[in-house]
Amino acid sequence: MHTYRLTFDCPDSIGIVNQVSTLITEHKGWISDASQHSDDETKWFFSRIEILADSIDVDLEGLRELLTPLAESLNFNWKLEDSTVPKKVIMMASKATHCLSDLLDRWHSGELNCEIPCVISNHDDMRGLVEHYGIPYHKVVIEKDNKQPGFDEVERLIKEYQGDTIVLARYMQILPPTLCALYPHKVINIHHSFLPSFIGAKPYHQASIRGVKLIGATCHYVTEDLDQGPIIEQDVSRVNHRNKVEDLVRLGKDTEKLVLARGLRAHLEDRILVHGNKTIVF
Ligand SMILES: Nc1nc2c(c(=O)[nH]1)N[C@@H](CN(C=O)c1ccc(C(=O)N[C@@H](CCC(=O)O)C(=O)O)cc1)CN2
Repeated sequence: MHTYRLTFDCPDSIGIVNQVSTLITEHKGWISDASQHSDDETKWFFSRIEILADSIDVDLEGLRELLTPLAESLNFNWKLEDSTVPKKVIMMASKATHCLSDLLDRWHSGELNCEIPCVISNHDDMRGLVEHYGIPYHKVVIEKDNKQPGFDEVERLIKEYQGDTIVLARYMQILPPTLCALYPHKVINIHHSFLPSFIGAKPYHQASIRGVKLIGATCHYVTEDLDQGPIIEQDVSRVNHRNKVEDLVRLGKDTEKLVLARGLRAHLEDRILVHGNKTIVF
């Protein structure tokens, strides 16, 4: 279904929904889906509205012009997207194949509505897998003692392919602050623990030492603060004393794949609003 997706957040007050829906209705817009949340602690309001594109008497840019005065008067942080314009998702991975191969399969089957202009990795291990799908593969080595040239090349590639979303599918390098700043709330990572537990490298080893009874995975937006970005999606799976760390790694893969796919889908469908270091996922 072809819709225009309006997402916004603003200081809460009475009549916001009425003013927005009245404007849409005055232009014959049919609201096919509407979600909102009023946060009584922060006195902040969040909304996502889908409008049937064929119903309203203006195009996307016309609707943007109509909404601008209201958005300014109500201090909106807002986006207006066309559901038929796929996001350009640059995938990044290192050596672990499960998350990337799962996303490629979901994309190839049409489950994920996006374009994948290229895959970037710091290793060659997944070239065959990626090129099987006809997707360009770029190996960009990140030198341990001189990382910036590698990340400069990563940035160049993202711009060359006009990527608007970057997915770290078990990409095991910490992105520099400059790259994080260029793509706020557009870089999505899968961390293989139930954050905030076990931040950093080798979380399953940390979990095994701790003797946990649950392992988990967390999909979050990437910030310069390692594994501290706004959480999008999480899930857990049960483990026990018989499980060695290799078992945690094996059992955790299914949770990682599911959590990353759910988180990316929410992003692709413009269902995520970020406020501070938290998300509202409609
Ligand atoms: N700026 C950010 N970059 C990355 C984040 C993030 O939240 N902010 N998440 C990580 C993913 N990650 C765990 O999920 C993670 C990856 C890598 C490391 C790490 O210590 N890497 C070493 C190099 C390891 C190697 O060479 O194999 C390093 O970068 O020095 C910790 C956690 C992705 N990036």
